[in-house]
Amino acid sequence: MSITFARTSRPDALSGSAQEALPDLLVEIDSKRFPAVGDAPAHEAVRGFRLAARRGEFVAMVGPSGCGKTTTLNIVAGLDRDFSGRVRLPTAAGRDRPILGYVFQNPRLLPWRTVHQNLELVLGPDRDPGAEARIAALLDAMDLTRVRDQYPGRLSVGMARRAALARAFVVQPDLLLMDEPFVSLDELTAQRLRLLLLDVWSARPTTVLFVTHNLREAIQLADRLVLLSAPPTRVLADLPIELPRADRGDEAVVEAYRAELLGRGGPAFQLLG
Ligand SMILES: Nc1ncnc2c1ncn2[C@@H]1O[C@H](COP(=O)(O)OP(=O)(O)OP(=O)(O)O)[C@@H](O)[C@H]1O
Repeated sequence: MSITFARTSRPDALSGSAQEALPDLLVEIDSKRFPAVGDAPAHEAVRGFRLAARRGEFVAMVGPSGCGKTTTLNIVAGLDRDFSGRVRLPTAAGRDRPILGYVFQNPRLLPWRTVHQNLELVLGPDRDPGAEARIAALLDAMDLTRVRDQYPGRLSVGMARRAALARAFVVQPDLLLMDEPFVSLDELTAQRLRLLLLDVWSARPTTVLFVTHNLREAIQLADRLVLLSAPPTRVLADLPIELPRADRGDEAVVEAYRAELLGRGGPAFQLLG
């Protein structure tokens, strides 16, 4: 198996036409195989996957359970380098390496640190002069100021997820990876978190790869919808969400758009239905 991991850390360092021709995020996974372990045979989780996104674009990846969404995000994050293909990450001008944010299903806050300290920690020792103000603004936006000195064990599930969102944004990521961050929440809490996410993202548009099973959620949040196949996963359809953002708070409009998508037919949409 050939394994390559190539990324251009400074797209703006590329010259002339090469720079213009390349999208800001490029993911090409020729193949990702998991080796045999014990009685479990080796299997290919991803094959021929290609995704490109421009800077600041919000892309939702929707696919059936077990199709390889998390595997793909882990490859993009650099957590899994055992694949053949390449990943090129967006990087802000002036940075010598891309900064990534990763929001998991589980908030993964450090239990022995307060909410405020959890945010501070990801900034590391060389935090920029604006960091403290950014933490305060994010805690405020997420309605967490009054619990900033609480430990995660004292937070509600919704608060913990809001803290995880704030932590992802505090590093000002070039790319934000989100793996079903609002799954298994009650719909009211999930909806509140989606609106908070959109508020923070519109204030500083970051390229987002958002994995979800929920087509309504994808329609509400994303600029583009990428539908994935059953394993080995590949892109079945890649389409813009042509619904004005101002209308997406209206459940009936989102539902009508979802029904229209499902009505288009073809294997990608049957999979969703
Ligand atoms: N470490 C591993 N070793 C072997 N197989 C794995 C490993 N991790 C994932 N897989 C397999 O790879 C396939 C894709 O898994 P992955 O977790 O990426 O899917 P997913 O689309 O994120 O699933 P879900 O929607 O249920 O969270 C599955 O068949 C899974 O069993």
